[in-house]
Amino acid sequence: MAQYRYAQVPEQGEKITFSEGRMQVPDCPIIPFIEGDGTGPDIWRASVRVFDAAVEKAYQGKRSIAWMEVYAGEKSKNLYDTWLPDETVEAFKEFRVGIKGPLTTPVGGGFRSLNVTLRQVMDLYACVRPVRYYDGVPSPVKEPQKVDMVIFRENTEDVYAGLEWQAGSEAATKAVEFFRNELGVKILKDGTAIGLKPMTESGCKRLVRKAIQYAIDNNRKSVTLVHKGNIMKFTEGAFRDWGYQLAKDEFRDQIVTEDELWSEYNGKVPEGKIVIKDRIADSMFQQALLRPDEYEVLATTNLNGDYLSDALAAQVGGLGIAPGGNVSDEYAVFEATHGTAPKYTNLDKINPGSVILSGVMMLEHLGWKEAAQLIIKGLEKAIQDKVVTYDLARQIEGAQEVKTSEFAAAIIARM
Ligand SMILES: NC(=O)C1=CN([C@@H]2O[C@H](COP(=O)(O)OP(=O)(O)OC[C@H]3O[C@@H](n4cnc5c(N)ncnc54)[C@H](OP(=O)(O)O)[C@@H]3O)[C@@H](O)[C@H]2O)C=CC1
Ligand SMILES: O=C(O)CCC(=O)C(=O)O
Ligand SMILES: [Mg+2]
Repeated sequence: MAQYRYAQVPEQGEKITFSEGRMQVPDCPIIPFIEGDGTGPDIWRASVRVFDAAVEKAYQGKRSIAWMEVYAGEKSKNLYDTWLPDETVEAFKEFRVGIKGPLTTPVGGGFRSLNVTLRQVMDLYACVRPVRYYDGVPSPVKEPQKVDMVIFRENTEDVYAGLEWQAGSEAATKAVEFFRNELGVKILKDGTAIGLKPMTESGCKRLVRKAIQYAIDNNRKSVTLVHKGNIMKFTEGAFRDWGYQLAKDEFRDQIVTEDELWSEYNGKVPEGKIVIKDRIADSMFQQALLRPDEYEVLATTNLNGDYLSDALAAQVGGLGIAPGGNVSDEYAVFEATHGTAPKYTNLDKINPGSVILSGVMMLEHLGWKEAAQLIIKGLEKAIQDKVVTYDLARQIEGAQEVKTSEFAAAIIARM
């Protein structure tokens, strides 16, 4: 076991191991967690109670989770004088499955996103964000029950690579000169800020592979490649082309492309085949609003997936119930779609639903389906009883608005 400076490995509990491509989960796995900044502590306190109660109820003491706090963000800065210590990454790798609260990223300067950095250094290449409707949740659209999509967002490349140079800096000035002199790009003005959008064939293909495999494993009917390839031809356009190529090369018997559907099958999907289609990103946003039931799995580039995640979450009730997971073939760190919602810090007010549902995804990942089901049951019932946090209460007539901690208690009481 690695040596940790501030993180404490629980005495009870064992490591999740990995052999022959399969995860072996002990009855008391050690699971590292980051509490998060802003509303993170309020949310974590509520969420962990729900997870423990569900596991206890489902397995009557035969299974439990040994939680191990690891640090990032403000708490880590105070302890280690660094925002993301190596030992936090080490712990997520050593114990393989973890969960985290949101972390603050300054705008326009300061340190790089810790959330993005964690995904990159652990090579958690797929950000998986399921978006579905829970009965009784208020929604701005007429038929929110038609929304049932899973976003697979490429998580390590694109403009999130953090390759940017400030306008007027020596590096940006050199880059401008290079583009002008070596590549004949005449339109760049003096003082242009420069950002790079790196995307690779292997990076795009592994994301699309995961999305298609998910569709096959979960009986989903289509995978849509979302891109802005008409404008960014060799990055976003290549994402689309590599996606189709991978689908045909590796899943030929299981898929049909939308073009083939019309040219060979008169628009009728052959039995058991998954349709691979693509949509330009701006069009995808309107399709998601107007024809959501025609889309099931979305494979997206990094920035498009970030935008789509919040927009789709809004259609089914908002960021309070928008879960996610960052996954690779070996590791997984679950986290909500939302951020630190700083104005609600320490008010015990925010909706913990997204982290709770991210925990549901984690339990499912561990194979602990019974505990996951109990949490969903408790959450659905609390919402149907109109016992909800402020975000949902302000849209439900006759709702009983409860605090973060009380919402957790309401879920537990209804499991
Ligand atoms: N993975 C991560 O850790 C992420 C971190 N961030 C970081 O978080 C910080 C704040 O970002 P910001 O743009 O304000 O986005 P946030 O997602 O933190 O919050 C925006 C708004 O969304 C609503 N909201 C968010 N979370 C919840 C919740 N749990 N329950 C109910 N409503 C919620 C609130 O709306 P209302 O005002 O209507 O109540 C809130 O004001 C930034 O530093 C950003 O970089 C952002 C996204 C992801
Ligand atoms: O890292 C951040 O601060 C924001 C990231 C984000 O919005 C996301 O991953 O959805
Ligand atoms: Mg986001």
